Amino acid sequence: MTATIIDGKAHALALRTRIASHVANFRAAAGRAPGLAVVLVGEDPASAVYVRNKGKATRDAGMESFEHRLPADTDAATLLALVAQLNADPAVDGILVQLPLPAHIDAGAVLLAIDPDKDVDGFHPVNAGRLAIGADGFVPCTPLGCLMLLQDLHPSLSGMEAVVVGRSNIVGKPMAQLLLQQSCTVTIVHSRTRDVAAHLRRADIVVAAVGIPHFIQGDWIKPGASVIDVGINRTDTGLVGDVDFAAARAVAGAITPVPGGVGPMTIACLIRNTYVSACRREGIEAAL
Ligand SMILES: Nc1nc2c(c(=O)[nH]1)N[C@@H](CN(C=O)c1ccc(C(=O)N[C@@H](CCC(=O)O)C(=O)O)cc1)CN2
Ligand SMILES: [Mg+2]
Repeated sequence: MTATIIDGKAHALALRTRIASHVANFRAAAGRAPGLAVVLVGEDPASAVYVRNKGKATRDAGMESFEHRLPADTDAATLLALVAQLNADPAVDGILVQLPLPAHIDAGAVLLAIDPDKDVDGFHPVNAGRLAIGADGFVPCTPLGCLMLLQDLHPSLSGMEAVVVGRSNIVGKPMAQLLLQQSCTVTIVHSRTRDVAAHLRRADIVVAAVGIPHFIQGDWIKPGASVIDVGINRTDTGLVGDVDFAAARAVAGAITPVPGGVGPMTIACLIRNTYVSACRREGIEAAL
C-alpha cells in the first residue's frame, strides 16, 4: 500500500478562505473587523517567521492584526502589563503570546494572565478545563487542525483506536481530549512507555508529537492507519517530522508530510478561533 499524502496546505487554504467569507459578514453586522494581537518576545528566527505568517493570514482573512515585538531582555512585568492592556482593549478579540518565551520569563504566568475569553491559542488553564469537560472554549490550534484533517478522512472517528505520541500541554493532552470527545479509544504514549511500538501497532490513528526526528518507524504502523505528524525538526538534511515518512507511507493509509501537513493548519485554526472569539464577544452566531 502507498499512503494518500494529506495536503495540509490545501486544507488550510480552504479553511482560511471560508473564514474570510464569514469575516466579511461579521464586519457588515458588527461594523468592525475582528482583531488579533500577537506578541513576540526576542528574535528566535522560526518564531519571527511564524508571527509574520500569522499577521499576513490575519490580514488576508479581513481581520485586523496588532503586532507587538519586544526585545529579548523584556522583563516579565513589562510583558504582563502589555497583556493587561490587550485584555482591556475592545478592538482585540484574540491574544497570542508566541512560544517559546525567553528562559527568564515564566511562560505559565504569562498564559495565566491572558483573558480566557480572548485566549485564541487555547493555552489558558480555564480553556484546558473547558476542553476536558466538553464545554465551549478555545481549543489549541495544532490539535484542532489535526482533528480537522482526521475528520476529512473519516467522517466518524467513533470506536477507532487512536494513539497520541507525546503528552505536552499544547499538543498531546488536548489532542487526546479531542479524540476522546469523538469516541475514539485513546492511548497516550510517552518517554516512559515500556513498548511504544506495541501500542502503535494497534492504532487506526497515530498522532506523533514527540519532537524527535524520525522517531516512529515504518514497521510500528498498522497497515492502512492514518498518520498525523506534528513534528517540526530541523536537521542537517532539512525539516523532518517525528515519523520516518518514507517507511511509514509504504504502510499507512494516509499520512501528513512535513512540511506542508499539520503546520499550515495551525495558522488556519488560529484565524478560525479569532473569528469565533469576535462573534462570541459581539453576540453574533459564528458560521462554521
Ligand atoms: N503561541 C503559540 N506558540 C507556538 C505555537 C502556537 O500554536 N501558539 N505553535 C508552534 C509554532 N507555530 C505557530 O505558532 C507554527 C509552527 C509551524 C508552522 C508551519 O506552518 N510550519 C511549516 C514549516 C515552516 C518552517 O519551515 O518552519 C509546515 O509544517 O509546513 C506554523 C505555525 C510553537 N509555538
Ligand atoms: Mg530513520
